[in-house]
Amino acid sequence: MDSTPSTPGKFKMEKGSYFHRSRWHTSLAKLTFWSFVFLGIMFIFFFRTPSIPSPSSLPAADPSRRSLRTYNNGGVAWEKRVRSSARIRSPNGVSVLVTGAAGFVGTHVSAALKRRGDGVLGLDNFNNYYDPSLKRARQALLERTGVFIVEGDINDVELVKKLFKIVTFTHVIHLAAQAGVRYAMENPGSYVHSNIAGFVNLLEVCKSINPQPAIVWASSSSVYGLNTKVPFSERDRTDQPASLYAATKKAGEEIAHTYNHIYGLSLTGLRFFTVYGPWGRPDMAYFFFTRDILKGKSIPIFEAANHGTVARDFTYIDDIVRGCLGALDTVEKSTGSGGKKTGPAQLRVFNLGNTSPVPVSELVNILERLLKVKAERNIMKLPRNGDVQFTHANISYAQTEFGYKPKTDLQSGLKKFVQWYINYYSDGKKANQ
Ligand SMILES: O=C(O)[C@H]1O[C@H](OP(=O)(O)OP(=O)(O)OC[C@H]2O[C@@H](n3ccc(=O)[nH]c3=O)[C@H](O)[C@@H]2O)[C@H](O)[C@@H](O)[C@@H]1O
Repeated sequence: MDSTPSTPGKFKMEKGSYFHRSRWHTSLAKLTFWSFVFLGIMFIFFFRTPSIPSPSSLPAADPSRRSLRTYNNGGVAWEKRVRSSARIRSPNGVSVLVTGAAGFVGTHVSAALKRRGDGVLGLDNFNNYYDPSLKRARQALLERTGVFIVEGDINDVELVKKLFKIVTFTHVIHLAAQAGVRYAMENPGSYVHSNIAGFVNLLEVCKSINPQPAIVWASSSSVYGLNTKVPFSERDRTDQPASLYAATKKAGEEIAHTYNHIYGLSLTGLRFFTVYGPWGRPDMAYFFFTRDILKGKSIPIFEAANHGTVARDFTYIDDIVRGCLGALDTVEKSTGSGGKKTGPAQLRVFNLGNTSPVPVSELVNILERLLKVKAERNIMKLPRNGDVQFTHANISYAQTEFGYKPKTDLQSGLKKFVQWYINYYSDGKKANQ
């Protein structure tokens, strides 16, 4: 297993000094020392012995605190765990591999699939782009529902092949990606590694599997780039990305076209519009604004030239999950066999937004009301590092195809986020990002 995160992280762990060093001069101290050594060996032995805990047998305590059992990728117990997680439990269920399952959207989608009886197996490299303890807490949450996340990278072709050997996945929901618009200037390589190379590697495996799975994957509203026609429709131009992140997502859409054309893979891309909510990503504005407002730190609020409004079509996570499931439920089968196309296959791209853009300044107003704290606003010129001035989704295509209809306005969605945030971080966890 490749245990090295594919994304050189920006998250720095704070090192706490939990142990106080002392010298021992008495035999009592020696006895205590050797007792600890013995207990330590027993502890290691216990955690290296694989077994399959049933979700109901796990304590209902705070999931992030429970030590998670890790498995080497391989071995009888690991394979059993993989199979059990991917087992379909409802008559019309499907079997889904979810990449990026410890991510924000991945966690919610995996839980929703599992709830309705689908077989779900997660795959995630747990990189440290943002606080990995949040990813571990999401993993623990999924474990309680019976979803196992294999720890590995989509670039590890042998591992992905192995998963397909163990389970006949009917579908893949591919959400593993290097996210974030502005970070692309700091670490461009990580975007190429995950969003381009990783996607190609995954498709390479999918195209040669028999039967081929259908794939639903995360594109981004950022592909509209400098497009000024609003609301953004899937037919609008997407050839002017404003960030490398957007360019890699656009490249993903073109790569999807190629694999659909040559190999008959059924591919559905979802252009997510600034998704927010509980268990969200700490690198996103609504998340770190909340943290910094509570800390009394000033927050940078971008505005365009001539005091122009910067706005986003913020979309609540539950609406996005419904969109993902709708897309999944309307996919057609891939048509390839033995790596060869036998007929034309489905190729789709949908906007999943809220159709109601809100200025960033209004986002801050809402947070102030919910947190009952005045924000210290630092109004800044929109930096030239990839941000676009506004986004606004036309969702009529998704509405027609699978009845997509967002239900959550920003005020109600942020209320749920703030409740989660306060609850999650009141527990002694540090909101460092
Ligand atoms: O929908 C999308 O396509 C994208 O949405 C977000 O990207 P973004 O909309 O830029 O989300 P944030 O980084 O949370 O920014 C939200 C708004 O706050 C503004 N902002 C951000 C940061 C900051 O310090 N100040 C500030 O005013 C941004 O300009 C933007 O208008 C995600 O980070 C991307 O991964 C995703 O693909």
